[in-house]
Amino acid sequence: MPLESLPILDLSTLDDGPDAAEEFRAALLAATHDVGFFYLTGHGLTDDDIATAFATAEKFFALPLEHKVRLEMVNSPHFRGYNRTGGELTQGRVDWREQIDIAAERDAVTDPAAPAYMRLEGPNQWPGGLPELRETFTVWEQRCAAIGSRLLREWALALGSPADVFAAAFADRPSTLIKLVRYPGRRDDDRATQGVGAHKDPGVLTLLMIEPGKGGLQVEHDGGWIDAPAMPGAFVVNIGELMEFATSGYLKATTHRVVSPEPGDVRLSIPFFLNPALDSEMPVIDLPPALAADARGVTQDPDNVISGTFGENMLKARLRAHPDVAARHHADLVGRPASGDA
Ligand SMILES: O=C(O)CCC(=O)C(=O)O
Ligand SMILES: [Fe+2]
Repeated sequence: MPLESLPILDLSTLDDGPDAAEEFRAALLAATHDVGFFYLTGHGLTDDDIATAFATAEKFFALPLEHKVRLEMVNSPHFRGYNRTGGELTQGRVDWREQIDIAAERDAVTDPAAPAYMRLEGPNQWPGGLPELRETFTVWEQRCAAIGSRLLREWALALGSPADVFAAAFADRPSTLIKLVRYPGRRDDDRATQGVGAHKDPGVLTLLMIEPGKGGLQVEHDGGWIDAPAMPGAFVVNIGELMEFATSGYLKATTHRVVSPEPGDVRLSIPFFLNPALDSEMPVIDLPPALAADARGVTQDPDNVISGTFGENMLKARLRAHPDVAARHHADLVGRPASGDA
Protein backbone atom coordinates (compact mmCIF):
# COMPACT_ATOMS: atom_id res chain seq x y z
CA MET A 1 0.00 0.00 0.00
CA PRO A 2 1.40 3.42 -0.83
CA LEU A 3 2.47 5.46 2.17
CA GLU A 4 -0.07 8.17 3.02
CA SER A 5 1.97 10.29 5.40
CA LEU A 6 5.53 10.72 6.58
CA PRO A 7 6.79 8.66 9.55
CA ILE A 8 6.92 10.44 12.95
CA LEU A 9 9.93 10.23 15.27
CA ASP A 10 10.19 11.60 18.81
CA LEU A 11 13.72 12.81 19.62
CA SER A 12 13.02 12.89 23.37
CA THR A 13 12.77 9.09 23.46
CA LEU A 14 16.58 9.06 23.21
CA ASP A 15 16.55 10.00 26.90
CA ASP A 16 14.35 7.03 27.86
CA GLY A 17 17.11 4.43 28.21
CA PRO A 18 19.12 2.23 25.85
CA ASP A 19 16.20 0.20 24.48
CA ALA A 20 14.20 3.30 23.57
CA ALA A 21 17.32 4.84 22.00
CA GLU A 22 17.87 1.69 19.96
CA GLU A 23 14.27 1.85 18.79
CA PHE A 24 14.70 5.49 17.81
CA ARG A 25 17.77 4.62 15.73
CA ALA A 26 16.00 1.77 13.98
CA ALA A 27 13.10 4.09 13.11
CA LEU A 28 15.51 6.80 11.97
CA LEU A 29 17.28 4.39 9.67
CA ALA A 30 14.05 2.96 8.27
CA ALA A 31 12.53 6.40 7.63
CA THR A 32 15.57 7.74 5.81
CA HIS A 33 16.20 4.54 3.86
CA ASP A 34 12.59 4.25 2.64
CA VAL A 35 11.26 7.78 2.40
CA GLY A 36 14.14 10.18 3.14
CA PHE A 37 11.72 12.39 5.11
CA PHE A 38 10.08 12.29 8.56
CA TYR A 39 8.38 14.50 11.16
CA LEU A 40 10.47 15.14 14.28
CA THR A 41 8.77 15.90 17.61
CA GLY A 42 10.35 16.14 21.09
CA HIS A 43 13.19 18.36 19.81
CA GLY A 44 13.00 20.94 22.61
CA LEU A 45 11.80 24.00 20.70
CA THR A 46 8.60 25.25 22.31
CA ASP A 47 5.40 26.50 20.67
CA ASP A 48 6.47 29.98 21.82
CA ASP A 49 9.85 29.68 20.08
CA ILE A 50 8.09 28.64 16.88
CA ALA A 51 5.45 31.37 17.12
CA THR A 52 8.18 34.01 17.66
CA ALA A 53 10.09 32.76 14.62
CA PHE A 54 7.04 33.03 12.35
CA ALA A 55 5.99 36.40 13.83
CA THR A 56 9.50 37.74 13.15
CA ALA A 57 9.52 36.35 9.61
CA GLU A 58 6.11 37.94 9.02
CA LYS A 59 7.44 41.33 10.20
CA PHE A 60 10.29 41.03 7.74
CA PHE A 61 8.04 40.24 4.80
CA ALA A 62 5.71 43.09 5.81
CA LEU A 63 8.53 45.65 5.37
CA PRO A 64 8.06 47.87 2.32
CA LEU A 65 9.59 46.39 -0.82
CA GLU A 66 12.05 49.30 -1.04
CA HIS A 67 13.50 48.29 2.35
CA LYS A 68 13.74 44.62 1.41
CA VAL A 69 15.44 45.30 -1.93
CA ARG A 70 18.24 47.13 -0.13
CA LEU A 71 19.22 43.64 1.04
CA GLU A 72 18.89 41.99 -2.36
CA MET A 73 21.00 38.89 -2.86
CA VAL A 74 22.42 40.26 -6.08
CA ASN A 75 24.45 42.69 -3.89
CA SER A 76 26.19 39.76 -2.19
CA PRO A 77 28.94 37.66 -3.79
CA HIS A 78 28.22 35.22 -0.92
CA PHE A 79 24.61 34.52 -1.97
CA ARG A 80 23.13 36.16 1.15
CA GLY A 81 20.04 38.30 1.36
CA TYR A 82 16.65 38.92 -0.14
CA ASN A 83 15.09 37.55 -3.31
CA ARG A 84 11.81 39.06 -4.41
CA THR A 85 9.06 36.74 -5.67
CA GLY A 86 10.24 35.07 -8.86
CA GLY A 87 13.91 35.78 -8.14
CA GLU A 88 15.03 32.15 -7.95
CA LEU A 89 15.04 29.23 -10.36
CA THR A 90 14.62 25.47 -9.88
CA GLN A 91 15.25 23.33 -12.94
CA GLY A 92 15.38 26.51 -14.98
CA ARG A 93 11.84 27.55 -13.96
CA VAL A 94 10.86 30.47 -11.78
CA ASP A 95 9.93 29.67 -8.16
CA TRP A 96 6.95 31.69 -6.96
CA ARG A 97 8.28 32.65 -3.53
CA GLU A 98 10.12 35.48 -1.84
CA GLN A 99 12.83 34.78 0.69
CA ILE A 100 15.84 35.92 2.66
CA ASP A 101 18.90 33.66 2.97
CA ILE A 102 20.87 33.86 6.20
CA ALA A 103 23.97 31.69 6.43
CA ALA A 104 26.80 31.32 8.96
CA GLU A 105 27.99 34.87 9.77
CA ARG A 106 31.69 35.07 8.90
CA ASP A 107 34.23 37.32 7.20
CA ALA A 108 34.73 36.91 3.47
CA VAL A 109 37.78 34.90 2.41
CA THR A 110 40.25 37.20 0.69
CA ASP A 111 42.98 34.70 -0.26
CA PRO A 112 42.97 34.69 -4.10
CA ALA A 113 44.39 31.14 -4.05
CA ALA A 114 41.40 29.77 -2.09
CA PRO A 115 39.10 27.38 -3.99
CA ALA A 116 36.18 29.12 -5.74
CA TYR A 117 33.65 27.67 -3.30
CA MET A 118 35.22 29.67 -0.46
CA ARG A 119 33.47 32.70 -2.02
CA LEU A 120 30.32 31.38 -0.33
CA GLU A 121 31.76 32.33 3.08
CA GLY A 122 30.97 35.89 4.16
CA PRO A 123 28.67 38.26 6.03
CA ASN A 124 24.88 38.31 5.86
CA GLN A 125 22.73 41.28 4.89
CA TRP A 126 20.61 42.09 7.96
CA PRO A 127 17.62 44.46 7.91
CA GLY A 128 18.66 47.53 9.96
CA GLY A 129 15.07 48.33 10.99
CA LEU A 130 14.36 44.88 12.43
CA PRO A 131 17.09 43.95 14.93
CA GLU A 132 14.98 41.12 16.37
CA LEU A 133 15.39 39.21 13.12
CA ARG A 134 19.11 38.79 13.75
CA GLU A 135 18.54 37.91 17.41
CA THR A 136 15.79 35.37 16.74
CA PHE A 137 17.50 33.56 13.92
CA THR A 138 20.97 33.52 15.46
CA VAL A 139 19.42 31.54 18.32
CA TRP A 140 17.31 29.45 15.90
CA GLU A 141 20.49 28.52 14.03
CA GLN A 142 22.21 27.39 17.24
CA ARG A 143 19.24 25.35 18.41
CA CYS A 144 18.77 23.68 15.03
CA ALA A 145 22.50 22.96 14.68
CA ALA A 146 22.42 21.21 18.06
CA ILE A 147 19.39 19.09 17.04
CA GLY A 148 21.08 18.27 13.74
CA SER A 149 24.34 17.24 15.41
CA ARG A 150 22.42 14.98 17.73
CA LEU A 151 20.66 13.33 14.80
CA LEU A 152 23.99 12.85 13.01
CA ARG A 153 25.36 10.95 16.02
CA GLU A 154 22.30 8.69 16.02
CA TRP A 155 22.60 8.07 12.28
CA ALA A 156 26.28 7.22 12.75
CA LEU A 157 25.45 4.62 15.42
CA ALA A 158 22.53 3.25 13.42
CA LEU A 159 24.86 2.81 10.44
CA GLY A 160 27.28 0.76 12.57
CA SER A 161 29.92 3.51 12.86
CA PRO A 162 31.38 5.37 15.83
CA ALA A 163 29.02 8.12 17.02
CA ASP A 164 31.47 10.84 15.98
CA VAL A 165 32.10 9.62 12.43
CA PHE A 166 30.60 12.80 10.93
CA ALA A 167 31.87 15.15 13.63
CA ALA A 168 35.18 16.21 12.03
CA ALA A 169 33.48 17.55 8.89
CA PHE A 170 31.22 19.73 11.05
CA ALA A 171 33.62 20.68 13.84
CA ASP A 172 35.17 23.74 12.24
CA ARG A 173 33.12 26.29 10.27
CA PRO A 174 30.00 24.21 9.51
CA SER A 175 27.91 25.66 6.68
CA THR A 176 24.54 26.48 8.17
CA LEU A 177 21.84 28.20 6.13
CA ILE A 178 18.41 29.47 7.17
CA LYS A 179 15.85 30.64 4.66
CA LEU A 180 12.76 32.59 5.60
CA VAL A 181 10.34 31.87 2.80
CA ARG A 182 6.98 33.34 1.85
CA TYR A 183 4.87 31.64 -0.82
CA PRO A 184 2.13 33.90 -2.19
CA GLY A 185 -1.13 32.37 -3.33
CA ARG A 186 -1.44 31.04 -6.84
CA ARG A 187 -2.51 33.43 -9.54
CA ASP A 188 -4.72 32.37 -12.38
CA ASP A 189 -1.93 31.68 -14.85
CA ASP A 190 -0.12 28.35 -14.71
CA ARG A 191 3.42 29.44 -14.13
CA ALA A 192 2.62 30.55 -10.62
CA THR A 193 1.80 27.09 -9.28
CA GLN A 194 5.47 26.20 -8.69
CA GLY A 195 6.16 27.44 -5.14
CA VAL A 196 9.47 25.67 -5.43
CA GLY A 197 10.10 23.17 -8.20
CA ALA A 198 10.95 19.50 -7.65
CA HIS A 199 14.48 19.18 -6.26
CA LYS A 200 16.71 17.33 -3.82
CA ASP A 201 18.55 19.31 -1.16
CA PRO A 202 22.25 19.44 -1.99
CA GLY A 203 23.62 19.05 1.54
CA VAL A 204 23.39 16.69 4.50
CA LEU A 205 20.35 17.49 6.60
CA THR A 206 17.37 19.86 6.52
CA LEU A 207 15.12 20.82 9.46
CA LEU A 208 12.05 22.50 8.03
CA MET A 209 9.44 24.37 10.06
CA ILE A 210 6.20 24.99 8.17
CA GLU A 211 3.73 27.67 9.24
CA PRO A 212 1.04 25.96 11.35
CA GLY A 213 -2.01 24.95 9.37
CA LYS A 214 -0.37 25.07 5.96
CA GLY A 215 0.06 22.35 3.32
CA GLY A 216 1.82 22.51 -0.02
CA LEU A 217 4.92 20.38 0.58
CA GLN A 218 4.96 17.14 -1.41
CA VAL A 219 7.50 14.35 -1.11
CA GLU A 220 8.15 11.84 -3.89
CA HIS A 221 7.62 8.22 -2.90
CA ASP A 222 7.07 5.09 -5.00
CA GLY A 223 6.36 7.10 -8.11
CA GLY A 224 3.73 9.32 -6.44
CA TRP A 225 3.67 12.29 -4.08
CA ILE A 226 3.00 12.20 -0.32
CA ASP A 227 1.46 15.39 1.09
CA ALA A 228 3.45 16.70 4.05
CA PRO A 229 1.39 19.41 5.74
CA ALA A 230 2.62 21.22 8.85
CA MET A 231 2.39 19.08 11.98
CA PRO A 232 1.98 21.26 15.09
CA GLY A 233 5.33 21.75 16.84
CA ALA A 234 7.19 19.27 14.61
CA PHE A 235 10.02 19.76 12.15
CA VAL A 236 9.93 18.06 8.79
CA VAL A 237 13.39 16.50 8.52
CA ASN A 238 15.01 15.29 5.33
CA ILE A 239 18.43 14.31 4.14
CA GLY A 240 20.23 15.71 1.14
CA GLU A 241 22.51 14.42 -1.58
CA LEU A 242 25.62 14.45 0.58
CA MET A 243 24.09 12.01 3.08
CA GLU A 244 23.18 9.74 0.17
CA PHE A 245 26.82 10.03 -0.93
CA ALA A 246 28.10 9.23 2.60
CA THR A 247 26.01 6.05 2.77
CA SER A 248 26.55 4.86 -0.83
CA GLY A 249 22.83 5.37 -1.37
CA TYR A 250 21.64 3.41 1.67
CA LEU A 251 19.97 6.62 2.83
CA LYS A 252 17.94 8.45 0.27
CA ALA A 253 17.93 12.10 -0.81
CA THR A 254 14.33 12.48 -1.86
CA THR A 255 12.81 14.78 -4.44
CA HIS A 256 10.28 17.24 -3.04
CA ARG A 257 8.43 20.39 -4.12
CA VAL A 258 6.05 23.01 -2.81
CA VAL A 259 2.79 23.69 -4.61
CA SER A 260 1.65 27.32 -4.34
CA PRO A 261 -1.17 28.07 -1.89
CA GLU A 262 -4.68 28.78 -3.16
CA PRO A 263 -5.32 32.26 -4.57
CA GLY A 264 -5.47 34.75 -1.68
CA ASP A 265 -3.67 32.45 0.76
CA VAL A 266 -0.02 32.72 1.85
CA ARG A 267 2.37 30.15 3.30
CA LEU A 268 5.55 30.80 5.31
CA SER A 269 8.29 28.27 5.96
CA ILE A 270 11.68 28.26 7.67
CA PRO A 271 14.09 25.63 6.33
CA PHE A 272 17.41 25.19 8.15
CA PHE A 273 20.16 23.39 6.26
CA LEU A 274 23.00 21.78 8.22
CA ASN A 275 26.11 21.13 6.18
CA PRO A 276 29.79 20.50 6.80
CA ALA A 277 32.58 23.01 6.27
CA LEU A 278 32.89 24.08 2.63
CA ASP A 279 36.33 22.51 2.27
CA SER A 280 35.57 19.33 4.22
CA GLU A 281 35.29 15.87 2.74
CA MET A 282 32.14 14.04 3.74
CA PRO A 283 33.24 10.59 5.01
CA VAL A 284 31.95 7.57 3.11
CA ILE A 285 30.69 5.15 5.75
CA ASP A 286 31.92 1.58 5.83
CA LEU A 287 28.50 -0.08 6.02
CA PRO A 288 27.92 -3.39 7.84
CA PRO A 289 27.19 -6.18 5.30
CA ALA A 290 23.45 -6.28 6.05
CA LEU A 291 23.11 -2.59 5.16
CA ALA A 292 25.64 -2.68 2.32
CA ALA A 293 23.51 -5.32 0.60
CA ASP A 294 20.69 -2.77 0.48
CA ALA A 295 22.74 0.26 -0.57
CA ARG A 296 21.52 1.48 -3.93
CA GLY A 297 24.62 3.42 -4.90
CA VAL A 298 24.65 7.17 -5.35
CA THR A 299 22.21 8.52 -7.94
CA GLN A 300 24.20 9.26 -11.09
CA ASP A 301 23.02 12.33 -12.94
CA PRO A 302 25.42 13.81 -15.50
CA ASP A 303 23.75 17.21 -14.98
CA ASN A 304 24.26 17.03 -11.23
CA VAL A 305 27.52 15.32 -10.29
CA ILE A 306 27.83 14.93 -6.50
CA SER A 307 31.23 15.71 -5.04
CA GLY A 308 32.39 14.64 -1.57
CA THR A 309 33.58 18.21 -1.02
CA PHE A 310 30.53 20.08 0.20
CA GLY A 311 31.63 23.47 -1.17
CA GLU A 312 31.64 22.11 -4.75
CA ASN A 313 28.01 20.98 -4.47
CA MET A 314 26.85 24.14 -2.78
CA LEU A 315 28.56 26.47 -5.25
CA LYS A 316 27.09 24.53 -8.17
CA ALA A 317 23.59 24.70 -6.64
CA ARG A 318 23.89 28.43 -5.89
CA LEU A 319 25.14 29.37 -9.36
CA ARG A 320 22.26 27.43 -10.90
CA ALA A 321 19.56 28.90 -8.64
CA HIS A 322 20.77 32.52 -8.78
CA PRO A 323 22.02 33.34 -12.29
CA ASP A 324 21.88 37.09 -11.51
CA VAL A 325 24.37 36.72 -8.63
CA ALA A 326 26.51 34.43 -10.81
CA ALA A 327 26.58 36.95 -13.67
CA ARG A 328 27.39 39.94 -11.47
CA HIS A 329 29.98 38.39 -9.14
CA HIS A 330 31.15 35.09 -10.60
CA ALA A 331 31.21 35.47 -14.36
CA ASP A 332 34.51 33.55 -14.38
CA LEU A 333 32.71 30.45 -13.03
CA VAL A 334 29.67 30.43 -15.27
CA GLY A 335 29.68 27.55 -17.72
CA ARG A 336 32.57 25.68 -16.15
CA PRO A 337 32.20 21.89 -15.68
CA ALA A 338 29.97 20.80 -12.77
CA SER A 339 32.85 19.25 -10.90
CA GLY A 340 36.45 20.06 -11.55
CA ASP A 341 39.22 22.39 -10.58
CA ALA A 342 38.39 25.09 -8.14
O1 LIG B 1 9.15 25.59 2.04
C1 LIG B 1 9.18 24.36 2.11
O2 LIG B 1 8.29 23.72 2.66
C2 LIG B 1 10.31 23.57 1.50
C3 LIG B 1 11.39 24.42 0.91
C4 LIG B 1 12.49 23.61 0.30
O3 LIG B 1 12.36 22.45 -0.03
C5 LIG B 1 13.83 24.22 0.11
O4 LIG B 1 13.93 25.46 0.24
O5 LIG B 1 14.79 23.47 -0.18
FE1 LIG C 1 14.27 21.48 -0.35
